[in-house]
Amino acid sequence: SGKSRPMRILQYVQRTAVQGDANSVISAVDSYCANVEWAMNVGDMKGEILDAVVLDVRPRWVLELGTYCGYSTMRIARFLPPGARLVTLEMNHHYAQVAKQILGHAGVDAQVDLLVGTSSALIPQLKKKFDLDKFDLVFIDHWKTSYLPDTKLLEECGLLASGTVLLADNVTCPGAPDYLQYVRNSPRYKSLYFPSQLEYLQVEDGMEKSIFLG
Ligand SMILES: O=c1[nH]cnc2c(O)c(F)c(-c3ccc(F)cc3)cc12
Ligand SMILES: [Mg+2]
Repeated sequence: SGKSRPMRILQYVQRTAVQGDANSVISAVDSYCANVEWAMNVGDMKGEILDAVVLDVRPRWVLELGTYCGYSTMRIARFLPPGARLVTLEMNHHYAQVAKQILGHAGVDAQVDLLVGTSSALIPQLKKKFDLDKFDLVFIDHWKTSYLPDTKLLEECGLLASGTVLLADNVTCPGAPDYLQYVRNSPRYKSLYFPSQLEYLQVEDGMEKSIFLG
């Protein structure tokens, strides 16, 4: 049943996860996607790398590019200090609709602003819309060909400051070679690769952590 994969994930969460308990919603999504049908959530292995970065950075302002069903949104939001905010951008209306409901079930929707639209159209509006000067952490997990142009756009919009951390998913699979070349060779970034595996599969993937040096 459930007309789409995101809908089927939402239904499984609504039937099995504890309302208001983000960890139980995260576990429900992982068990569904590991046992029933694969979906492009960052997953539990790479999710632990994401968790460690969030806990280390202790960000006041987080930007996520690519919400999908809200799995990584939950992983980040559950570790945010009070008063911190997570802005997540999703271009697919249906994904955003499902994510809103999953975030609501997890009880993290209060810290999250989910915007529907393309990152290239939304990024230039963020400074003004949220009256912020820079993001402390950016999680990049949308379309691979957008990683580099959106990073350059964030620089141009003055949304990165010295110390801002970029964490990019899928830099090995499906891969973002132009992005990797840029952050690894630019004097404006200190970059480090975290090897891991593709969500729910025995396939190599990894995340790239890049610190903007200003
Ligand atoms: O498009 C994507 N956006 C964000 N994250 C993704 C991801 O984590 C994937 F594994 C994949 C993926 C899809 C098909 C494959 F065969 C391998 C990876 C895609 C995305
Ligand atoms: Mg991904």
